[in-house]
Amino acid sequence: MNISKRLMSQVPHMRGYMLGMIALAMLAGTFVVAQAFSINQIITAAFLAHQGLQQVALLLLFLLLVILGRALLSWGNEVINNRASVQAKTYLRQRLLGQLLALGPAYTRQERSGELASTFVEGTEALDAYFGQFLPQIFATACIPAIVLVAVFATDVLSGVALLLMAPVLPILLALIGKKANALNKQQWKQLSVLSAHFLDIMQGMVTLKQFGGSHAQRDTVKQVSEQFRKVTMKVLRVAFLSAFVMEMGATISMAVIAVEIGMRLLAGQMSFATAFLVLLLMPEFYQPLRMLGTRFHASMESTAAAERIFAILDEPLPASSGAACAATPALRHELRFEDVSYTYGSGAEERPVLHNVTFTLKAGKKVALVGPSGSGKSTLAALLLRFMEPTGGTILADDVPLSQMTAQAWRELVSWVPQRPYLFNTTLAENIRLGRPDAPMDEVVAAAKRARLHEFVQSLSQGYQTVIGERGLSLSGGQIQRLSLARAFLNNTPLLILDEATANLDSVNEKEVLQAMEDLMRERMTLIIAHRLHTVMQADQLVLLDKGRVVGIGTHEELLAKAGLYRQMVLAYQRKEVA
Ligand SMILES: Nc1ncnc2c1ncn2[C@@H]1O[C@H](COP(=O)(O)OP(=O)(O)OP(=O)(O)O)[C@@H](O)[C@H]1O
Repeated sequence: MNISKRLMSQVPHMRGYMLGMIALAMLAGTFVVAQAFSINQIITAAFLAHQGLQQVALLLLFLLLVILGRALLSWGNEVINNRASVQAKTYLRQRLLGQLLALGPAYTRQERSGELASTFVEGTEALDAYFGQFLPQIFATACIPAIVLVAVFATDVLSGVALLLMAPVLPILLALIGKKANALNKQQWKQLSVLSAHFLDIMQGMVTLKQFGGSHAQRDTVKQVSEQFRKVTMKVLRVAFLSAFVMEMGATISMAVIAVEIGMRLLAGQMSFATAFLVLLLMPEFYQPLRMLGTRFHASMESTAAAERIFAILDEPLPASSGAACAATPALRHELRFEDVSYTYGSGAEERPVLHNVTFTLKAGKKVALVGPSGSGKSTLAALLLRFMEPTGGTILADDVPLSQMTAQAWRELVSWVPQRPYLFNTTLAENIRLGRPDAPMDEVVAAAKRARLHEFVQSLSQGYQTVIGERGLSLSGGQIQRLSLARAFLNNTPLLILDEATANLDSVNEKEVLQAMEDLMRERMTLIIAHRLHTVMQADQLVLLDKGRVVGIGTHEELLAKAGLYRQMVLAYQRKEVA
């Protein structure tokens, strides 16, 4: 569907706003004609009929009322246009956020966050020009010239015919320039997104850039991207100025042609002054909305380019996990089974199989650790378990029910995930712990923090649990972040726990505390440990050894040491690294 049609048809209540815009445009047309008629009457009465102020007083009062009416209409227009615009922006922003959340990390990881952020913030903001300016102008252009034309026909048929013949000139010129402008605006929008994405990359990778002295190269890249953006912006402006020039010329020439025709007939005595004057008064009002449409059309081009990107995201198919076929109520009391689970990233030429027929079982109260060399597919398996994506082959079953039969959201209520790098939000410590259970009472938050060995630290802060974490607030150490993440898991209290190498990069004091808290958390739960290092997994009940996406061994640490060469090599390499 065409972008403009989608914008108009998909935003709720837009029909009401559009009807309002049409009603105001019709009223505006009527007022324009009334104003021209009263000015004409006043001028002919005062200058041709030599009437005094008293005789034209009523006409002057009428003119004043019409001018007041036009001012009121313009205020009404502003109100409706702004409301329509705010409604559209809010609605599309909410839908975009909902869609991105539904698509999940599997989608957002493939996209550049800066580009998504600029679509979300600037892209939706750019719709202002469409809903607040272009859309009402379309209605004004459809209604006002039509009403003026009727008035001109009623006054003088010949001038009406001339106006009618000249009328299509401006829309045709606009359509001709519009195509070029559209392509350029798309380019401009793309460049702006690339610029935002680069900037965010630099902000996020600041430490790495400084460390490796790469900031100069990045500065040059941003300079290049900015230069490309400048060039395309200049092109857009050139087309917009050219368009304004052509439209002005078109309008002026059209008006001049009709004015000459009127002048000739006036000289030849075929037309009265009053009629000629009225037509001349009405003519600019006929062209004004058309000229305005040209200007607003260019302003709205950025909106349609941004809308195209917004709709492309909204059209992304959602993972099957949100479908209506997912009616089963998730439960996990006995076991979680991976049956021949396979996963392939990408499709077609980009296809990348990373998991092949993975089969193993996780029993209640047991700890299973996934081990394997880097890139063997451990994190992919965890992502499947978290339902960020669905297996391309095989099934994951919870108590014999395939996960695909339950919604991802309902399933995730049974899972706590302690990731490698937990994300903290720019809010209070309490809110950060409450992430999984926003309604949890404070005493449960405190109990969870105590079990995660975080409470003492929180108490040492002057504002305790109300301390704001984030940009200008408190910053936490790696160990404290890990413990906060464990506190979230304690509070969630789910039957399944996924630990993604929670002790990476910690000093020994912090690591000991984190390990103790983790031990507590794992007790009486089903735990899947994604082990990128080895000493955290030796106590696991069972180890699943992955190599290039295949299970190549299952057993305890001792059993795998005895029978799996790959595992032995990994342990030796790990021990050598620890000693060094
Ligand atoms: N979004 C993606 N698109 C394409 N390939 C991917 C994607 N994510 C991971 N891969 C590839 O899948 C394979 C398995 O990656 P995965 O992150 O699951 O391994 P891992 O065992 O967790 O590794 P590590 O221990 O180093 O974190 C790797 O070859 C990786 O390059």
